[in-house]
Amino acid sequence: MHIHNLSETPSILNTFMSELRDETIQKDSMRFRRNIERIGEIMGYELSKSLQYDAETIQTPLGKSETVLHRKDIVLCSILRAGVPLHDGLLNYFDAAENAFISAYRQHKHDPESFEIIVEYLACPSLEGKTLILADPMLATGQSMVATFEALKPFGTPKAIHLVSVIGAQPGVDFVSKAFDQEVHLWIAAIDEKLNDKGYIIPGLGDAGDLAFGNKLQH
Ligand SMILES: O=P(O)(O)OC[C@H]1O[C@H](OP(=O)(O)OP(=O)(O)O)[C@H](O)[C@@H]1O
Ligand SMILES: O=c1cc[nH]c(=O)[nH]1
Ligand SMILES: [Mg+2]
Repeated sequence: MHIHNLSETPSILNTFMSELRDETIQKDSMRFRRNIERIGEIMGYELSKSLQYDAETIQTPLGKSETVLHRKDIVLCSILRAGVPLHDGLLNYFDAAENAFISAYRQHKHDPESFEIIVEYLACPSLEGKTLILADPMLATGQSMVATFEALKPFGTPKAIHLVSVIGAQPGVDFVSKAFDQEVHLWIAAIDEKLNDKGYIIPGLGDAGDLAFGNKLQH
């Protein structure tokens, strides 16, 4: 897997990341969602450099302009809930993309430290020959990303796959690297050191879904 860790080059992304992580600023849920959306926009721009382009001629009022435009073959799939603002940011740039949504949540069994990933809702167009962008801001154990990809398999074989995440934990990135083929790209804004015993990224930012959309009751 090609890992593009955008924090390796200091940029304006650091500002958005620090606001997501800051325990005071992150309490403003509108700013939290907007910062994830802004990171989605940056990720969209960065990953656009590895898409396929075709030569096009644009007729201006005064002449012809030769350019290259990316193929409009993108399916943008996000994992609910926390994936929604990241999806919005990517869709701001890939505005002609087809869209897929999938639910994946952690169901805790008998104790808070063990859980399985439950995939229930899935709405997806054909993925055959498409460029699949699979987005989820948090890549903790990596189980949601892998379970989601398994659930998408009946929808066809994409010709290219880009995983987009905001913060990953090194063990989760390693898990995902093993599960996906070598040519798959992972675009990520930070890779943190570890997970705690509840599967949260350390230092991470806390619970992205709750920060974006509010607390939920366990079921
Ligand atoms: O890599 P993993 O260990 O699978 O964890 C990451 C998942 O956890 C979060 O979702 P969560 O289950 O909290 O659901 P939510 O978005 O509804 O809050 C996050 O958005 C990922 O989907
Ligand atoms: O740290 C984590 C891990 C999973 N999901 C989150 O929202 N945060
Ligand atoms: Mg989730």
